[in-house]
Amino acid sequence: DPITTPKVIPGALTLFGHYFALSKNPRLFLDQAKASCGPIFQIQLPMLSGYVVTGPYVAEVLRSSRKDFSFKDGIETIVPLGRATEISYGHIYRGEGELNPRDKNPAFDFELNLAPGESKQVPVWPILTRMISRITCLCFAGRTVTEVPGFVESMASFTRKIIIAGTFLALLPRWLGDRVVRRFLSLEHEIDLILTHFTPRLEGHLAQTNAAEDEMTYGAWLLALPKHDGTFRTPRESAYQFKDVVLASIHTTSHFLTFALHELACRPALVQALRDEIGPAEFSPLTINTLPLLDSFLREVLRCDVDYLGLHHKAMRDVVMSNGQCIPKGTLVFLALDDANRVDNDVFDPYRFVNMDLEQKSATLTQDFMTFGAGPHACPGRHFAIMEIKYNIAKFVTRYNIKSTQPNGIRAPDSLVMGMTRNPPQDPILFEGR
Ligand code: HEM
Repeated sequence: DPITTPKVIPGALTLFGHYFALSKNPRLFLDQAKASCGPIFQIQLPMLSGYVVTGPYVAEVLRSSRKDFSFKDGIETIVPLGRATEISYGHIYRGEGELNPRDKNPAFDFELNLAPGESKQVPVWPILTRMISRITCLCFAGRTVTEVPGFVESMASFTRKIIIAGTFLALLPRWLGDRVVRRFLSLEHEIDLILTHFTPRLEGHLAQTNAAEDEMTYGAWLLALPKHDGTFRTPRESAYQFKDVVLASIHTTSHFLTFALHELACRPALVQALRDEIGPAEFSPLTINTLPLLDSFLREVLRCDVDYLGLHHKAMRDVVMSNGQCIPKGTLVFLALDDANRVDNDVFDPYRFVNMDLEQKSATLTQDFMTFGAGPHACPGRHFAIMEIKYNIAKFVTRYNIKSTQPNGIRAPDSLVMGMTRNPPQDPILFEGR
């Protein structure tokens, strides 16, 4: 039906579709598409096509039931991560498919130990991923497991590896993709590490044999949580679930922490204002959580530095949107997050939310803040992620002077993938010990 069917953006090239126009200037391209086709339209990309949903319709997809739109199936369609895990570990494992950061010094001394006046240029994302991985491992798997040699590093690279494996699966024919992943890109080593070291801790927890060093971890909590049929997970099943926490939390959190540092590196006055707000006293994740400028700055990072097209969902049945347009069953739905988060006067303003009357600004979900999703499946880890990011920002600004390495100290450019995904800049940042 020409009225209910969203239009295809004109100008698609054979094989490449809209790829070049989107990659050149994603925001302009999507604005023009919106102006000519309305708020929901069809896009064509190399080997991918789907429906782009913009503005308030992003919230509508995020708030909908999984029976209408599935995030899991969307991700699986674009980058088959579940299949990558299955190929890596399916032959070994057949199972069912308030957080307290314990470490007061998350890896700064391992990763960036600079004396006052000493400086170093650092490509930050890899370091931050290891720092965040360390916090995640400590909080969710406990100290003993975290201290297993190579554990933190393996969890830090888990998401990058699974995305590479998933990309090969998406691009290659199934018979070849499965072989390539099994032979060269398997995550067997990482999952083995989890099961080998976390399972005995949980067995000890159940038997209460190691009470002296026993910690309440995510795995221990899962042991006590009944499944939908009333039975309980074994220690091995509980340990296996840790890989999902690794996937959901380390990459996302370090991604936005990296963006935050790049936003700070080009704003020395803001760094000083944050130092003034934090003050000279010793701080903890809890004490810095309520600082208004830090909170406002982080919400602005989370609002602005999002994907142009992301959070890919799959339509599980024909869905009629509130404007009467229909998204057909089985299609891929790209959410225009940058568009949904856009406000009037859309420049990066770290002070934007300082006087805003929201309970906790960076974690409160509103119609123009879709970074953590919306509705029943909104991110349950966001309070934890926000505390982690704020604590690390506070550590960085109080321990180092932070400078952009770009000419004139400007903000380094984002690293854009296919015009859709906005990754943090790859350029290094200059840190100087204070
Ligand atoms: C800045 C960091 C983070 C961002 C931007 C983020 C973003 C998101 C988004 C957008 C969703 C919703 C997807 C949907 O609509 O289905 C989501 C779901 C989820 N997130 Fe996060 N997340 C972050 C950190 C974390 C952390 C630290 C954890 C765990 C410790 C976590 C655990 C989860 C889980 C388990 C879900 C699935 C919820 C469900 O399906 O009901 N996330 N996240």
